[in-house]
Amino acid sequence: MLHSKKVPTENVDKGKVLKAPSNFRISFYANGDGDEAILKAETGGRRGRETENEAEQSEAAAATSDSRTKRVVELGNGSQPRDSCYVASEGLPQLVYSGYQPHAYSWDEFPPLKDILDAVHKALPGSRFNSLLLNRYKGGNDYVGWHADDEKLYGPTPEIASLSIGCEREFLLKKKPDKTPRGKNTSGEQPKKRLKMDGSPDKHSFVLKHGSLLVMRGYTQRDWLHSVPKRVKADSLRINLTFRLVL
Ligand SMILES: O=C(O)CCC(=O)C(=O)O
Ligand SMILES: [Fe+2]
Repeated sequence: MLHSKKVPTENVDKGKVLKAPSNFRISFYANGDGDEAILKAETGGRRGRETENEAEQSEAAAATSDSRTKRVVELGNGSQPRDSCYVASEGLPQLVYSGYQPHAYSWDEFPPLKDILDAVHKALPGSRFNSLLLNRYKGGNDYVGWHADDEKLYGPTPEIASLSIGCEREFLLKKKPDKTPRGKNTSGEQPKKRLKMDGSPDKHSFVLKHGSLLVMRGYTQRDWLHSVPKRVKADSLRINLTFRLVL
């Protein structure tokens, strides 16, 4: 199934919904001018017999006293029209995309992200991921331009699982023009005009709702581009987690 030779559109599987784990809370917010963010990943659920009140008190105490639950993250997002953060297993080749070389944070620094990774592995039997790119879209002006996640370190037919949390956004796919040189990454470019969804098999649109898990497989990255365009009406925060396997 992982190396299916089906046509790419059939490899884009939007049907699976992964329930957002009730005991996780991820806060990901910018400081000041937006070139820095605090990624706070903590278990927010009640532990054992803790009452709600005790849980609130211990959460508040943890938030102020436990530095392990709060990390200041240099986003290094330059001119990227969204904030991002990269988490990867030790010893993997360094990711470079669209001219960025993000710092690789360790899974051990964010235990709830490891738990989400486990849940994604369970939801997709046979899958294996060892890295994660988080994107934060503060509102409808944040976007990701047309690109393919076709970096060599993912191999020719990467499986990418994309979990969406928060504000729903439209996710577009369009077939690469035949002349596009294979391997070219165009991330960061804003689509010039709205993609006309005219029923063509070369264009697809998915609404990624809170808790949805979209999976791209096969030759999707080689043959297709995807984007999350600006949307005026998307007025609240969205966090997207894309799980990938660096070979
Ligand atoms: O936010 C999304 O749904 C897509 C993100 C994406 O394409 C990426 O991180 O490569
Ligand atoms: Fe992507």
